[in-house]
Amino acid sequence: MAATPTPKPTPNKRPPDGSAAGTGSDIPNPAFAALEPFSPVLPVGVAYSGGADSTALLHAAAQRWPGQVSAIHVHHGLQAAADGFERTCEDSCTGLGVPLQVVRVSAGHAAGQSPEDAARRARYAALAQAATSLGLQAVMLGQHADDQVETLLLALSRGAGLPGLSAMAARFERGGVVFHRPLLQVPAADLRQWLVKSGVPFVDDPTNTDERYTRNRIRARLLPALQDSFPQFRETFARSARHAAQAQALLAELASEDLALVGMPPAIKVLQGLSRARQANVLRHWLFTAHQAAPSTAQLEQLLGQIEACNTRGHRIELKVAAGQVRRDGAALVYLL
Ligand SMILES: Nc1ncnc2c1ncn2[C@@H]1O[C@H](COP(=O)(O)OP(=O)(O)OP(=O)(O)O)[C@@H](O)[C@H]1O
Repeated sequence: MAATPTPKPTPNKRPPDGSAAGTGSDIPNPAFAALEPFSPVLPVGVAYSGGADSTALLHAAAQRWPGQVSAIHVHHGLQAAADGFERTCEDSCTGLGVPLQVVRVSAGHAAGQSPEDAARRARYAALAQAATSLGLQAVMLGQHADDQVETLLLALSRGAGLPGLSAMAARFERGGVVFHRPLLQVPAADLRQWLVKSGVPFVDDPTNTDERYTRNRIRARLLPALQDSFPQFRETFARSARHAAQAQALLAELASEDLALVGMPPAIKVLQGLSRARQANVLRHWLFTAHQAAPSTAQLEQLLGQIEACNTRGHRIELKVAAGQVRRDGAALVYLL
């Protein structure tokens, strides 16, 4: 990964209400209103793809905190269009008087991992690294209310549990950097309408309309149908996601307490004293925190069955979970790769 800093232009004078400077437009930028109650550690970074949402976010941030915002663009090299994205980012940043850091990554994907997932992971790692090298403690991302609904529907389509149904967090930490998603309550159409009416340029990623991707099918087909039947779906779905996140936080607390009780590695006799639901919760927590292993629903069910049946000294437990195996070792369970 190599960082290519562009020259630092001087900040522009900008109107106070979120409208776009120099465009003759007086429409307020909805991203600016979303930033009003928000106070990240300054100076702050904006993860800037050149797409509609992060463009609206960058304009709003540059106006809200003049001279205190840096843009970071990750050049993926995944698409032929990547050079074009970079050029658009450079032009916009020069116009806005915002320094731009371009980071190049080439994300290969491991067997069983989707290229999009590999690219996303590489992107967050690159953003965190670039932010640290720029002395930024916080970076803002442009995901909006429609992205949140899509994420929730994707999770439902996979049969996800509470962590998936929690959808995207408004704040999380990675690589020592705090990431914020201040636009999670702003509808996509409001951002796009402001950009178009204000004549602010942005890049339309051609892969965003490719309906071979589930997310794009959700966007193109399900969201319009939801809009027809449940016009409040953005708010109500987001509320459900927040309920799920809250419930998940409680389960995580309970899992930590139960893990302290059953011990590491978990003692089978103590596990058997817990309800089946608590066993499942603490085992998932143990496997993930200690071994980064996520059991499938079927694997966990089998493991619970074997624990229940483990009543004699010679009873064996041996079950494949993720890339390794859960086994009985005397009075406890162990995970072996
Ligand atoms: N190449 C990139 N460089 C920097 N940040 C990025 C990049 N791609 C995505 N991001 C950040 O992650 C957020 C979500 O990514 P996503 O892929 O949904 O957006 P996008 O459609 O590429 O761009 P946008 O959200 O700006 O329209 C973006 O809003 C942006 O903040």
